[in-house]
Amino acid sequence: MMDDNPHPIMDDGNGEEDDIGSTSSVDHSDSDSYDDDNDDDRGSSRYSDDEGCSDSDHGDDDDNYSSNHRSRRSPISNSREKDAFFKQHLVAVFVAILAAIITHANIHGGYGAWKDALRKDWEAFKIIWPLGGGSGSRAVNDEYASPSSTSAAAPYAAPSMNGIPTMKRRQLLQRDIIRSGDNSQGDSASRSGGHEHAKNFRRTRSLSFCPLHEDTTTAAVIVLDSKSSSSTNNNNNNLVDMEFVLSLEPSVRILHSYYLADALGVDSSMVYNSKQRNHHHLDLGSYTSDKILNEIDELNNVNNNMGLTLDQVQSILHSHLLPNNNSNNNNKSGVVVSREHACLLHQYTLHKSSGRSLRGRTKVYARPHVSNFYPSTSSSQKKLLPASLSFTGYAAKFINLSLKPLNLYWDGGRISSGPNAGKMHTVLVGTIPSMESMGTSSFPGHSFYVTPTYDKSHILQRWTITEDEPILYYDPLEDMSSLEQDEELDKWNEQQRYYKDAWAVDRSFGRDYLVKTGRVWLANFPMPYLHYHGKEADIGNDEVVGSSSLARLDDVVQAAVELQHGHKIHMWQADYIGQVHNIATSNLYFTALPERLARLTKEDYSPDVEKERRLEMMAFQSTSWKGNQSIGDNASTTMPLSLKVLSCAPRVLEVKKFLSSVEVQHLIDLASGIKGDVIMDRSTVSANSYNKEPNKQGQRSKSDARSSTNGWIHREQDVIVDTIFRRIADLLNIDEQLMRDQDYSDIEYEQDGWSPTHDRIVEAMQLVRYGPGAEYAAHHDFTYPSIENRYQPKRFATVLLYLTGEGDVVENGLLLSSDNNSDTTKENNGLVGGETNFPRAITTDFHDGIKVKCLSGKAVVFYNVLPDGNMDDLSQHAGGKVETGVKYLANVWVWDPIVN
Ligand SMILES: O=C(O)CCC(=O)C(=O)O
Ligand SMILES: [Fe+2]
Repeated sequence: MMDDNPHPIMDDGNGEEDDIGSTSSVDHSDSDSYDDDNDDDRGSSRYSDDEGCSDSDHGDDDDNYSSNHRSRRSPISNSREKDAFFKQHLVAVFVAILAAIITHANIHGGYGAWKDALRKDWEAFKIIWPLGGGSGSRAVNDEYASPSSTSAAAPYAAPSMNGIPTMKRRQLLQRDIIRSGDNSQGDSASRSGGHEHAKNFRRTRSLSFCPLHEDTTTAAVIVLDSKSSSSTNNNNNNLVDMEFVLSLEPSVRILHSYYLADALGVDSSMVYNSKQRNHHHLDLGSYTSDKILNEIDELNNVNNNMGLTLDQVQSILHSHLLPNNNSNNNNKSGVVVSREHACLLHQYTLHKSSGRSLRGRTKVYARPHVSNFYPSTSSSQKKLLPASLSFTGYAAKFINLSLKPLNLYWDGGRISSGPNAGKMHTVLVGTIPSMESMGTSSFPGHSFYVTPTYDKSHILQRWTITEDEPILYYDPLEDMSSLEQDEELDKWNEQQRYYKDAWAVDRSFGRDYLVKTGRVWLANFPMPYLHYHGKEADIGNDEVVGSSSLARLDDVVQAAVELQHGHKIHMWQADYIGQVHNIATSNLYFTALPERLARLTKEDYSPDVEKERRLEMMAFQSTSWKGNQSIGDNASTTMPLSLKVLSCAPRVLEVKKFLSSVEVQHLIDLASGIKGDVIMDRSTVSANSYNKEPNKQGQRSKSDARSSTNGWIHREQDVIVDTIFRRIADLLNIDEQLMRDQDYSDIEYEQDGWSPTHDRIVEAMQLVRYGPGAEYAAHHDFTYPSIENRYQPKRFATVLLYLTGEGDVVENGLLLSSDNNSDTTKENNGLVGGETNFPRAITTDFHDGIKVKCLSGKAVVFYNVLPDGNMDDLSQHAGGKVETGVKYLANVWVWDPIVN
């Protein structure tokens, strides 16, 4: 996922062995989607890419990789004026919503009124807030400006990163919305906006601190969190109980802040550090973390440190969080206090004098044994074992516990031959902000180091990482005596110490997680289990699911209600290889090009226009699935799609015939510049992907990790692209409305407290073109969210759309013909190679994971995260080298959580 690399690291032409992607064949069951040849131990990594990337410039450590990190210091969030303006209008918006809802008992009746109010506000807001940029239809598209157009922004924001900076901007924006909502506490009307919304997301949702089997009905004082973790069990997703043990300090302090932040709908550091952050338009007053803990301490002292009763703790929490003195507002629903929060503090009072540890429970994903992946054999006596993998890569995560930003470098060793022989091959992975993290893919034996940003010759610490320690901390205090440490920490402000403690708690949890699951904890603790707004699919039987694109308001309201109640995220089951899920989509194939292929504007998404447009569009869609159904208001016409499990760990599913040949051709035309204004740039390389395994001589390959070009296509490009996004929503069982900006037609959500600029959860589609010899080294698509962000957003799923492959005739980048809808494997006229490898996929048979063959029109879905919210390290994947022809592929990244 990253980025602009003006000096691609090129192979030095010595024919070094490149071990990446040397996965051999797979032939599961009857699938013809796997590669059948076994012969691709590539002997050379030299690129013969037709992009002319021969301007090798290595031996320099200035390769301009940029961070995949989300800085919490982006200038975007800095403008006070914007905040103020924004806030002012937001209040107006919320008032309008509430007024509308109150005035009209019937929600539908009120819709028009607050919709208009919202729209007006949005117009005003748009001018000030520089997201939209220009006017008219461009405004929408510019929000997803191409990487190059954003590259002048903040050091951590910009260039490209597969669209992440854009997402980041939006998250920052959203955070400010929440703050604005919170700020308006005196105004009960406005509180129903961002505040309610924020309240519903709980980072702490997955945690339990209360004793087991306790009768929870006795908790009279506290408004119970109806969605406590114990009720969120999900057998389908193999979540099992896990106990973790944390040192009382600083864990209680940190977790208390997280609970408080969740209850109030703000970032945890704001609660923790509110005294020093009065400039934020949020008066937390008595909510501060310290105040509550101090009061508990005082009462405990009076009690000779015997501990408080749970009732006493609850009463203190109650007095702080549900103040009666707040004007004449006796409404206790303002803040929902979790009983688990009270139990956490209760443990604190009980254990403080004894120094005992804090005990909590959560649920973690239990990966089924490989024998489950083969249902036909699992019942037999044969004992199945996972094949040992030849690929040894994994995700590494670097955490900067210093007060300064750091440059993180990969040290590739000395270049052994070629024009740059003897030079050091170092690559800047990115800059890690203070108290934040950054990831990359790595291999055992790889060497990394960090320097100050202003002096790259001053190496502060160097690591040779091992699989046992893929999480690396740069902690300048580590080697100090405790006296020195205290002295140093005295110079830190409260917030800085807070982050340090937060990482310590995360680290401690990670140890328990590793012991319990055998997996490295890559997320930030606590991370809620995946939960969501989507309509739950009835999976397991072959019931047809999928959402209508012409969802009526009732449906939207229902979806919003589900979200409010913490609806579980939908993840397709992958119980065994070859498992099939059948779904239906109303987003039929285009079998001809519509006349109108103009960019869509926000007006196109207003319910009336949208319906009209959709009806008009259907003339160009396939008739093959229409049957006898009429195209009318309900637009119930659907066509089937079939998802087939290729891998259970990681979860990979494929859908053949996902795109029609007209759609495929259209995307390729866009990518090849024949149509539209999609600009294909030299692909940028992910911070977490450039690494290659050391070759047999222990040298590192100097290949660029990603020798392709790519461009970005926004959903609003035209009706075909829009339809493809809708079909993807159906494929993932996600409401398509979440895949567009929530600022225009989707204000239906507002009545359930969503903010007007609630953002889309999908990035622009990334079109990638690989010429002969091009490839993309093994990497992960997920990112590491800021420790501060209580939403912990991540790339949840990746959808790959294969545009060329098998039977295509490709010439000059133009698809001349494709056999998209044929099930049979035809002679491959165009593309050879380019398979997507999942080198760590667990099977009983294959040492090299699995390969997914390129097949024009096919879609592949894989999940970057596990049901317990951790990143799935096994989701590592690579775009295999193209032998002949051209590989066109589109990436679509879908995020979780949705709420921001
Ligand atoms: O090219 C492929 O097969 C995979 C591409 C990919 O993983 C990416 O662009 O992130
Ligand atoms: Fe990827």
